Amino acid sequence: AWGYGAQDGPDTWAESFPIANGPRQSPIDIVPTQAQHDPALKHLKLKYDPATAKGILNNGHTFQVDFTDDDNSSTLAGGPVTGIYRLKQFHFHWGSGDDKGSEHTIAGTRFPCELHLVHWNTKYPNFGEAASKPDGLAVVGVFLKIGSANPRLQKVIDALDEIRSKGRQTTFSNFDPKTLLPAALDFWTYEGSLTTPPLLESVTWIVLKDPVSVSPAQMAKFRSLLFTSEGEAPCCMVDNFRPPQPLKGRKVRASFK
Ligand SMILES: Cc1cc(C(C)C)[n+](CCc2cnc[nH]2)c(C(C)C)c1
Ligand SMILES: [Zn+2]
Repeated sequence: AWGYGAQDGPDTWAESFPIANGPRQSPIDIVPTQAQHDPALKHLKLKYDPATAKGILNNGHTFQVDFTDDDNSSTLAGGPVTGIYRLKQFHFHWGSGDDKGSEHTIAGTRFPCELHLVHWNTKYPNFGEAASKPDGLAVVGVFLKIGSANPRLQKVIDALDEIRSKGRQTTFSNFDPKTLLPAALDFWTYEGSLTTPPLLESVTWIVLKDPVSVSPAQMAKFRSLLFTSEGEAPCCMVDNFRPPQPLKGRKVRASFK
Protein backbone atom coordinates (compact mmCIF):
# COMPACT_ATOMS: atom_id res chain seq x y z
CA ALA A 1 0.00 0.00 0.00
CA TRP A 2 1.04 3.61 -0.45
CA GLY A 3 1.89 6.24 2.15
CA TYR A 4 4.05 9.29 2.65
CA GLY A 5 7.21 7.66 4.04
CA ALA A 6 10.57 7.00 2.39
CA GLN A 7 9.58 3.44 1.41
CA ASP A 8 6.02 4.09 0.20
CA GLY A 9 5.86 7.86 -0.45
CA PRO A 10 5.23 10.06 -3.54
CA ASP A 11 8.54 9.12 -5.24
CA THR A 12 7.51 5.43 -5.27
CA TRP A 13 3.89 5.83 -6.44
CA ALA A 14 4.67 5.60 -10.19
CA GLU A 15 5.72 1.95 -9.68
CA SER A 16 2.10 0.90 -9.02
CA PHE A 17 0.34 3.96 -10.52
CA PRO A 18 2.10 4.94 -13.78
CA ILE A 19 -0.38 7.84 -14.18
CA ALA A 20 1.79 9.50 -11.51
CA ASN A 21 3.83 10.73 -14.51
CA GLY A 22 0.71 11.67 -16.50
CA PRO A 23 -0.09 14.94 -18.31
CA ARG A 24 -2.44 16.45 -15.72
CA GLN A 25 -1.06 15.58 -12.27
CA SER A 26 -1.63 17.57 -9.07
CA PRO A 27 -0.63 19.51 -7.08
CA ILE A 28 1.27 22.24 -8.97
CA ASP A 29 3.22 25.38 -8.15
CA ILE A 30 0.91 28.29 -9.01
CA VAL A 31 2.86 31.28 -10.40
CA PRO A 32 0.48 34.27 -10.15
CA THR A 33 2.33 36.33 -12.78
CA GLN A 34 1.87 33.48 -15.28
CA ALA A 35 -1.82 32.89 -14.56
CA GLN A 36 -4.16 34.44 -17.10
CA HIS A 37 -7.18 36.42 -15.86
CA ASP A 38 -10.27 34.93 -17.56
CA PRO A 39 -13.23 37.37 -17.44
CA ALA A 40 -15.49 34.56 -18.65
CA LEU A 41 -15.06 32.72 -15.33
CA LYS A 42 -18.23 32.99 -13.25
CA HIS A 43 -18.19 33.60 -9.51
CA LEU A 44 -18.15 30.50 -7.32
CA LYS A 45 -21.59 29.45 -6.10
CA LEU A 46 -21.25 27.38 -2.91
CA LYS A 47 -24.41 26.29 -1.10
CA TYR A 48 -23.81 24.06 1.93
CA ASP A 49 -26.49 22.72 4.30
CA PRO A 50 -25.00 22.03 7.78
CA ALA A 51 -27.48 19.16 8.18
CA THR A 52 -25.59 17.15 5.52
CA ALA A 53 -22.52 16.79 7.79
CA LYS A 54 -22.36 13.12 8.81
CA GLY A 55 -19.11 11.96 10.37
CA ILE A 56 -15.36 12.44 10.82
CA LEU A 57 -12.91 9.65 10.00
CA ASN A 58 -9.17 8.98 10.29
CA ASN A 59 -8.55 7.10 7.00
CA GLY A 60 -4.84 6.51 7.68
CA HIS A 61 -3.74 9.20 5.19
CA THR A 62 -5.60 12.24 6.57
CA PHE A 63 -8.87 12.84 8.41
CA GLN A 64 -12.02 13.63 6.51
CA VAL A 65 -15.45 15.02 7.32
CA ASP A 66 -18.07 13.18 5.25
CA PHE A 67 -21.38 14.60 4.00
CA THR A 68 -24.57 12.90 2.84
CA ASP A 69 -24.72 13.40 -0.92
CA ASP A 70 -28.05 11.83 -1.91
CA ASP A 71 -29.56 15.19 -2.92
CA ASN A 72 -28.45 18.71 -3.96
CA SER A 73 -28.43 20.16 -0.42
CA SER A 74 -24.69 20.94 -0.49
CA THR A 75 -23.38 21.92 -3.91
CA LEU A 76 -20.83 23.85 -5.94
CA ALA A 77 -21.68 25.55 -9.21
CA GLY A 78 -20.33 28.43 -11.29
CA GLY A 79 -16.63 29.22 -11.28
CA PRO A 80 -14.95 27.10 -14.00
CA VAL A 81 -17.48 24.25 -13.89
CA THR A 82 -20.58 23.50 -15.91
CA GLY A 83 -23.51 21.98 -14.05
CA ILE A 84 -23.88 21.08 -10.38
CA TYR A 85 -21.32 19.29 -8.22
CA ARG A 86 -22.23 17.76 -4.85
CA LEU A 87 -20.06 18.06 -1.71
CA LYS A 88 -18.76 14.64 -0.67
CA GLN A 89 -16.15 15.40 1.99
CA PHE A 90 -13.42 17.72 3.10
CA HIS A 91 -9.96 16.88 4.47
CA PHE A 92 -6.57 18.47 5.06
CA HIS A 93 -2.86 18.01 4.26
CA TRP A 94 -0.22 19.33 6.64
CA GLY A 95 3.48 19.29 7.62
CA SER A 96 5.63 18.26 10.56
CA GLY A 97 6.62 21.93 10.83
CA ASP A 98 5.12 25.28 9.80
CA ASP A 99 7.50 25.55 6.78
CA LYS A 100 5.68 22.89 4.74
CA GLY A 101 2.42 20.96 4.53
CA SER A 102 0.41 22.39 1.64
CA GLU A 103 0.18 20.53 -1.67
CA HIS A 104 -0.20 23.52 -3.97
CA THR A 105 2.42 26.25 -3.59
CA ILE A 106 2.32 29.88 -4.68
CA ALA A 107 5.51 30.89 -6.54
CA GLY A 108 7.36 28.38 -4.40
CA THR A 109 5.79 29.45 -1.11
CA ARG A 110 4.61 26.50 0.96
CA PHE A 111 1.89 26.86 3.60
CA PRO A 112 1.67 24.74 6.79
CA CYS A 113 -1.68 23.25 5.79
CA GLU A 114 -4.17 22.98 2.91
CA LEU A 115 -7.91 22.21 3.08
CA HIS A 116 -9.62 20.30 0.24
CA LEU A 117 -13.39 20.37 -0.26
CA VAL A 118 -14.27 17.54 -2.65
CA HIS A 119 -17.32 17.70 -4.97
CA TRP A 120 -18.56 15.33 -7.70
CA ASN A 121 -20.39 16.09 -10.96
CA THR A 122 -24.09 15.18 -10.72
CA LYS A 123 -24.12 14.26 -14.43
CA TYR A 124 -22.68 10.96 -13.11
CA PRO A 125 -24.68 8.60 -10.83
CA ASN A 126 -22.28 8.71 -7.86
CA PHE A 127 -18.87 9.78 -6.53
CA GLY A 128 -17.10 6.54 -7.53
CA GLU A 129 -18.27 6.84 -11.15
CA ALA A 130 -17.43 10.55 -11.26
CA ALA A 131 -13.92 10.00 -9.83
CA SER A 132 -12.83 8.27 -13.08
CA LYS A 133 -14.15 10.95 -15.51
CA PRO A 134 -12.12 13.92 -16.78
CA ASP A 135 -14.85 16.34 -15.58
CA GLY A 136 -15.93 14.19 -12.63
CA LEU A 137 -14.60 16.07 -9.60
CA ALA A 138 -14.13 19.67 -8.47
CA VAL A 139 -11.90 20.26 -5.45
CA VAL A 140 -11.72 23.64 -3.71
CA GLY A 141 -8.30 24.17 -2.11
CA VAL A 142 -7.82 26.62 0.76
CA PHE A 143 -4.42 27.54 2.24
CA LEU A 144 -4.04 27.81 6.02
CA LYS A 145 -1.33 30.12 7.37
CA ILE A 146 -0.01 30.45 10.93
CA GLY A 147 -1.70 33.24 12.86
CA SER A 148 -4.36 33.65 15.50
CA ALA A 149 -6.45 30.63 16.47
CA ASN A 150 -9.24 30.05 13.96
CA PRO A 151 -12.51 29.61 15.92
CA ARG A 152 -14.17 28.10 12.82
CA LEU A 153 -11.74 25.16 13.00
CA GLN A 154 -12.35 24.45 16.68
CA LYS A 155 -15.28 22.03 16.26
CA VAL A 156 -13.18 19.94 13.84
CA ILE A 157 -10.14 20.10 16.14
CA ASP A 158 -12.15 19.10 19.21
CA ALA A 159 -13.29 15.93 17.41
CA LEU A 160 -9.71 14.78 16.71
CA ASP A 161 -9.24 13.28 20.18
CA GLU A 162 -11.83 10.63 19.25
CA ILE A 163 -10.21 9.64 15.93
CA ARG A 164 -6.53 9.53 16.90
CA SER A 165 -5.71 6.27 15.08
CA LYS A 166 -6.39 4.90 11.60
CA GLY A 167 -9.92 3.55 11.16
CA ARG A 168 -11.43 5.53 14.05
CA GLN A 169 -14.54 7.55 13.23
CA THR A 170 -17.22 9.43 15.11
CA THR A 171 -20.39 11.35 14.31
CA PHE A 172 -19.96 14.93 13.18
CA SER A 173 -23.19 16.83 12.63
CA ASN A 174 -24.52 20.32 12.07
CA PHE A 175 -21.43 21.85 10.48
CA ASP A 176 -21.28 24.40 7.63
CA PRO A 177 -17.93 24.10 5.77
CA LYS A 178 -18.53 27.55 4.30
CA THR A 179 -17.37 28.89 7.67
CA LEU A 180 -13.88 27.54 6.85
CA LEU A 181 -13.52 29.72 3.74
CA PRO A 182 -11.95 33.18 3.45
CA ALA A 183 -14.15 36.23 2.88
CA ALA A 184 -13.17 36.60 -0.78
CA LEU A 185 -13.58 33.61 -3.11
CA ASP A 186 -11.01 34.78 -5.71
CA PHE A 187 -9.43 31.68 -7.21
CA TRP A 188 -6.97 30.09 -9.64
CA THR A 189 -8.22 27.09 -11.63
CA TYR A 190 -6.59 24.35 -13.70
CA GLU A 191 -7.23 20.75 -14.78
CA GLY A 192 -5.55 18.20 -12.52
CA SER A 193 -5.82 15.01 -10.52
CA LEU A 194 -6.26 13.38 -7.16
CA THR A 195 -3.07 13.95 -5.19
CA THR A 196 -2.92 10.43 -3.77
CA PRO A 197 -3.14 7.07 -5.49
CA PRO A 198 -5.08 6.22 -7.67
CA LEU A 199 -4.04 9.76 -8.87
CA LEU A 200 -7.04 9.83 -11.23
CA GLU A 201 -6.96 12.77 -13.69
CA SER A 202 -10.53 13.79 -12.94
CA VAL A 203 -10.22 16.99 -10.90
CA THR A 204 -11.00 20.58 -11.84
CA TRP A 205 -8.95 22.40 -9.20
CA ILE A 206 -10.25 25.66 -7.72
CA VAL A 207 -7.52 27.06 -5.43
CA LEU A 208 -8.53 30.11 -3.39
CA LYS A 209 -6.11 33.04 -3.39
CA ASP A 210 -6.72 34.11 0.23
CA PRO A 211 -5.58 31.91 3.12
CA VAL A 212 -7.38 31.43 6.43
CA SER A 213 -5.60 31.34 9.80
CA VAL A 214 -4.60 28.45 12.04
CA SER A 215 -2.67 28.78 15.30
CA PRO A 216 0.42 26.78 16.28
CA ALA A 217 -1.62 25.06 19.00
CA GLN A 218 -4.29 24.09 16.48
CA MET A 219 -1.59 22.72 14.14
CA ALA A 220 -0.20 20.69 17.05
CA LYS A 221 -3.61 18.99 17.35
CA PHE A 222 -3.49 17.98 13.64
CA ARG A 223 0.01 16.59 14.23
CA SER A 224 -1.19 14.52 17.20
CA LEU A 225 -3.16 12.24 14.86
CA LEU A 226 -1.64 8.89 13.89
CA PHE A 227 -1.14 7.21 10.49
CA THR A 228 -1.23 3.92 12.39
CA SER A 229 -4.01 1.78 13.88
CA GLU A 230 -4.39 1.07 17.58
CA GLY A 231 -1.98 -1.66 18.61
CA GLU A 232 0.60 -0.73 15.93
CA ALA A 233 3.76 1.22 16.78
CA PRO A 234 2.42 4.81 16.67
CA CYS A 235 3.52 7.01 13.75
CA CYS A 236 2.46 10.70 13.82
CA MET A 237 0.27 11.83 10.92
CA VAL A 238 2.45 14.60 9.46
CA ASP A 239 3.85 15.50 6.01
CA ASN A 240 0.83 13.89 4.28
CA PHE A 241 1.30 16.07 1.19
CA ARG A 242 2.42 15.37 -2.38
CA PRO A 243 4.94 17.91 -3.73
CA PRO A 244 4.16 20.01 -6.85
CA GLN A 245 4.15 18.15 -10.20
CA PRO A 246 5.19 19.27 -13.72
CA LEU A 247 2.72 21.66 -15.41
CA LYS A 248 3.26 19.95 -18.82
CA GLY A 249 1.89 22.89 -20.78
CA ARG A 250 -1.30 23.41 -18.74
CA LYS A 251 -2.72 26.92 -18.39
CA VAL A 252 -3.69 28.27 -14.97
CA ARG A 253 -6.53 30.80 -15.10
CA ALA A 254 -7.32 33.47 -12.51
CA SER A 255 -10.83 34.65 -11.62
CA PHE A 256 -9.41 38.04 -10.54
CA LYS A 257 -7.20 40.77 -11.98
C1 LIG B 1 -11.54 8.06 -5.11
C2 LIG B 1 -10.69 8.91 -4.21
C3 LIG B 1 -10.89 10.27 -4.16
C4 LIG B 1 -10.07 11.04 -3.33
C5 LIG B 1 -10.27 12.51 -3.12
C6 LIG B 1 -10.62 13.23 -4.38
C7 LIG B 1 -11.31 12.66 -2.02
N1 LIG B 1 -9.10 10.48 -2.60
C8 LIG B 1 -8.18 11.29 -1.86
C9 LIG B 1 -7.13 11.77 -2.87
C10 LIG B 1 -6.88 13.20 -2.71
C11 LIG B 1 -6.70 13.85 -1.55
N2 LIG B 1 -6.52 15.14 -1.88
C12 LIG B 1 -6.60 15.25 -3.20
N3 LIG B 1 -6.80 14.05 -3.73
C13 LIG B 1 -8.91 9.14 -2.62
C14 LIG B 1 -7.86 8.56 -1.72
C15 LIG B 1 -8.38 8.54 -0.27
C16 LIG B 1 -7.49 7.14 -2.09
C17 LIG B 1 -9.71 8.33 -3.44
ZN1 LIG C 1 -6.54 16.48 -0.52
